Amino acid sequence: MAAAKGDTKVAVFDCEEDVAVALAKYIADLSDKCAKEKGVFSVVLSGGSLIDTMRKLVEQPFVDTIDWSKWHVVWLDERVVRKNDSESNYKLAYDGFFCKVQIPPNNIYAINDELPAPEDAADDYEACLKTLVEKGIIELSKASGFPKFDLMLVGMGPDGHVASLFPRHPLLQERNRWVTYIKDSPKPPPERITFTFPVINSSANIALVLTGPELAHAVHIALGNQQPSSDLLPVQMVSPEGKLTWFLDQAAASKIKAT
Ligand SMILES: O=C(O)[C@H](O)[C@@H](O)[C@H](O)[C@H](O)COP(=O)(O)O
Repeated sequence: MAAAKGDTKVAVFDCEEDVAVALAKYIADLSDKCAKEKGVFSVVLSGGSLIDTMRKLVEQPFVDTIDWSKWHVVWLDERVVRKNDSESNYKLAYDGFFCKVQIPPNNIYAINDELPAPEDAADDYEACLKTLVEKGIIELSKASGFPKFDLMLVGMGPDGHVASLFPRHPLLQERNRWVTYIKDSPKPPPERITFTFPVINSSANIALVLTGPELAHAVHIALGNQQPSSDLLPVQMVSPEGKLTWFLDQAAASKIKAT
């Protein structure tokens, strides 16, 4: 099932395996387009189950046909831990993805894990993004003035959080920073850095990759013709300048199908 609304597409697949296949093709096509048109493909990764759902990219035909040299990778959010810590989103992506493809190590921008204070780590990562803008690797949105990434790959928690932006948290209202920090994340570990909504919503493309029955309730709230509430879930605040594609399996979509 695929439904379209404006620049939003909702694609529902029979199972998580089919989501993984479709996601690989979608990422490979965007990578080709950006590599040919601009010579750069800027990609933002989440942590969590997303990395596993990207697993088809490290298989044929993609692993040998994607021009990995054009990829530049940053994190939508990161836990403030050492890179070799089992909680690190960098480690998750390294073990499941980077160690199997040929992205130049210098094009992978991890947080500085020598900065133990989340506020310092957030400042440092924002400075890193500014350097990438100065080098012409990331463009700024003409509309918002915030960085405009080619592709953001976004997961969601059962509570509807995206990045490290949690329901009813004051960070949902941040309008100035590119990268901010949280010390009271309800999902452990508590200390994290995260992109803000102005950056998320300046993206050229966002893929919301949501699989599993535990996400069905939040998906239903976001897509199920509910009356808009003043207390929007973070996932409902995802509204990019460019294109938004929802990749759902039947389990995640089970409650919207009934409406
Ligand atoms: O803390 C994390 O794991 C990530 O930083 C976060 O951005 C992730 O995308 C969501 O929490 C969904 O995670 P799951 O896909 O594991 O539910």
